Amino acid sequence: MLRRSMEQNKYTCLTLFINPTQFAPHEDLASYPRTLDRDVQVLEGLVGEGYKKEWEARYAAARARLETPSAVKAPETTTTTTTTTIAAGEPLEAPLIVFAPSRETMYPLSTIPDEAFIDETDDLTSAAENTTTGKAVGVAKDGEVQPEEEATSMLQDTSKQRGAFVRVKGWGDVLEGEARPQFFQGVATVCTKLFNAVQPDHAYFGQKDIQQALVLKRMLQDLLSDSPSAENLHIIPTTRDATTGLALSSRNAYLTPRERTQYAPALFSALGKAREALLNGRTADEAIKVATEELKTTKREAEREGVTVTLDHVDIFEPATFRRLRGPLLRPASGGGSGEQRKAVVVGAVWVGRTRLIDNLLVGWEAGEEP
Ligand SMILES: Nc1ncnc2c1ncn2[C@@H]1O[C@H](COP(=O)(O)OP(=O)(O)OP(=O)(O)O)[C@@H](O)[C@H]1O
Ligand SMILES: CC(C)(CO)[C@@H](O)C(=O)[O-]
Ligand code: BAL
Repeated sequence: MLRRSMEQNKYTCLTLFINPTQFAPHEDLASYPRTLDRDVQVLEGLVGEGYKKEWEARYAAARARLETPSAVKAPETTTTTTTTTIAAGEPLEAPLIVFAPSRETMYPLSTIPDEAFIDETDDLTSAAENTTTGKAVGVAKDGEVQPEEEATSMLQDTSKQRGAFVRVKGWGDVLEGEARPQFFQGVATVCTKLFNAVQPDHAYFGQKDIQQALVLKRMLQDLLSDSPSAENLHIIPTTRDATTGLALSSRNAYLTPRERTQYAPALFSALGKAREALLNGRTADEAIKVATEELKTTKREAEREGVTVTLDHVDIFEPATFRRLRGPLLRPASGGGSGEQRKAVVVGAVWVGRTRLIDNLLVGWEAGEEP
């Protein structure tokens, strides 16, 4: 995604933020891999040595000016120093900027303790009164700040979330949205904030999370966004392990070596069989059955080795409408059909040990095309 953006645009902004609101309280937010230092090293490699030296020299010069008393102070910002420097009027022309905002920046209300929202006492000195309920709302008492752990757990608990959230109804509620009911609201919300902060002309998302990319495209269209526009949200094909076909994913780090080589690749292989069945004229229902049977076989093999493999779902849907498909891809010309092949997405999710993996294959279209 980064290479594509850097090839096609003068400036690229990479956002790096682990978003609590898309993880349910029972999910893996706490253990989710956080590799900022390593990520930055990889990014520096992408930017290239020649450029880096120039950047460092210009950065040091700008920094020195900022530190002299007469320098215009940069506005308070939680973005990286690179951005601070730019805000101080020292354009660095960096081809790549990392925007790694804090939780407080992304969710300002999460700094306010829960008790400050509803105050049952009569002490309204530090809180505004809600005229409907008579209860005090929304103002923290004298600088009281929510501890990190509580702030995060409030953000994860949908009944305690406060402030603006974005929901893409229907599209975010099916398929992966059934398995993770708060996921797409968290994703749509955080991406709206990131898009507002960065105002990108183009945005790049991975095909591995296909429903996420399509839900976001829908959101941009419905909200009349032009930074980016829905057409400028680009879906980049899934990168896979060259030997097994396993889709690369941060969560693969949870897999044991045996799970990774022997059982995790079964998802990709099962989806491939479903796609083949569809292309051979079988119905979507039959194709789902083919993939399910394959995964059941893996489940039995894994059980014999003491590994738990649990099928979450396999499904087939139409990318433009999110309708689940049940019949054949080819609508017969006789009998009212158009005779055209429909576009489809074959999706699946499976647990291998403690790791939940997702993957998908496209049929009748490619990631670079409009769905
Ligand atoms: N194998 C992949 N091929 C293409 N894009 C990918 C791949 N894995 C992740 N992406 C994309 O990278 C972006 C960042 O994803 P994220 O940081 O959540 O990592 P991830 O590896 O998808 O994590 P997870 O383990 O949660 O699925 C998303 O747009 C995602 O679709
Ligand atoms: C879209 C996203 C950045 C929202 O946090 C995340 O779900 C991801 O990286 O796939
Ligand atoms: N791939 C986005 C992170 C998540 O699954 O929550």
